[in-house]
Amino acid sequence: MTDQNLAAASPLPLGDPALLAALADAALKAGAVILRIRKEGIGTRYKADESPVTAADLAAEEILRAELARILPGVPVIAEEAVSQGRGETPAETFLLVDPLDGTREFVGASGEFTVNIALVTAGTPSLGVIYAPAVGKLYAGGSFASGEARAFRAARAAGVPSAPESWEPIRCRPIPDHGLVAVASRSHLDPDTQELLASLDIAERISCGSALKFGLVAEGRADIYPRLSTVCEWDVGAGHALVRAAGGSVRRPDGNPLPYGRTEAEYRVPAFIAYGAQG
Ligand SMILES: Nc1ncnc2c1ncn2[C@@H]1O[C@H](COP(=O)(O)O)[C@@H](OP(=O)(O)O)[C@H]1O
Ligand SMILES: [Mg+2]
Repeated sequence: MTDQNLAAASPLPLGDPALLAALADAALKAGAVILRIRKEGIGTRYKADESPVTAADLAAEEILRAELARILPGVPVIAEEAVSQGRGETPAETFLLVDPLDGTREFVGASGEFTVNIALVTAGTPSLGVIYAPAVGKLYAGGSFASGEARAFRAARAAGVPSAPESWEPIRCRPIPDHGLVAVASRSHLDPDTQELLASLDIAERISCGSALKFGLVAEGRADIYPRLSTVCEWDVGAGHALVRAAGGSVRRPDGNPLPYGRTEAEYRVPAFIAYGAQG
């Protein structure tokens, strides 16, 4: 029996680091589908909230649903496109958050700053997260494991090619400096409140970036803070939250309280959050 068959026959325990690699492989497969559709030409339509959805979002979500059902059978999947079509599953103690194509605006434009995001949420907190940007070949993965260890990684990966975790490079947030912060913020959805907060901070450099790649910059110590004081959804944040936590940082509500997850009644909306590098 091959390793892949073995994994299919016996689902991995939730705290097993091999689960992170399996989720990364699912993201790499979805990334391959996204790049193929991008090459063929993008068919864009607009959802009720006027955000764009493409054939790539839908195809990537379909492949992720199949992969995740194989990797974690029976674990509910809360995925952006299913929820927007009223077909969302119900979150349980353990559930998955999936954004099949985060940064659709960047995808529809020329930028390669779009990602596949997968988060495993356990007991209300994102414990594993994978962010894969197929057009720029960047994979981020991180989480906390049953051993009590938390680890975060990055890797340069081609879409569709299975990932060897041995080749992943460990990453850490950098300690937030007292002066001259590096801040990262949305390229396409920068709101006035976030701009005001940024203006109030001692910032040496500001990076604009699309999608969950912003969390990768915090996790690898390239940025100290990623504030977002306008609404996003749990699938935009969960994977990055797990990654940044595993790298020694944090993601919280602006008042410092924990971010809640699995809020079906709020349609999974996250009104605001701030991601920080390593504090004190
Ligand atoms: N008003 C709003 N309500 C909910 N989510 C929003 C939003 N405005 C932006 N977003 C989310 O922010 C994501 C883009 O983030 P960024 O600006 O950092 O690239 C979008 O992801 P999708 O592209 O997956 O729809 C979208 O879900
Ligand atoms: Mg998104």
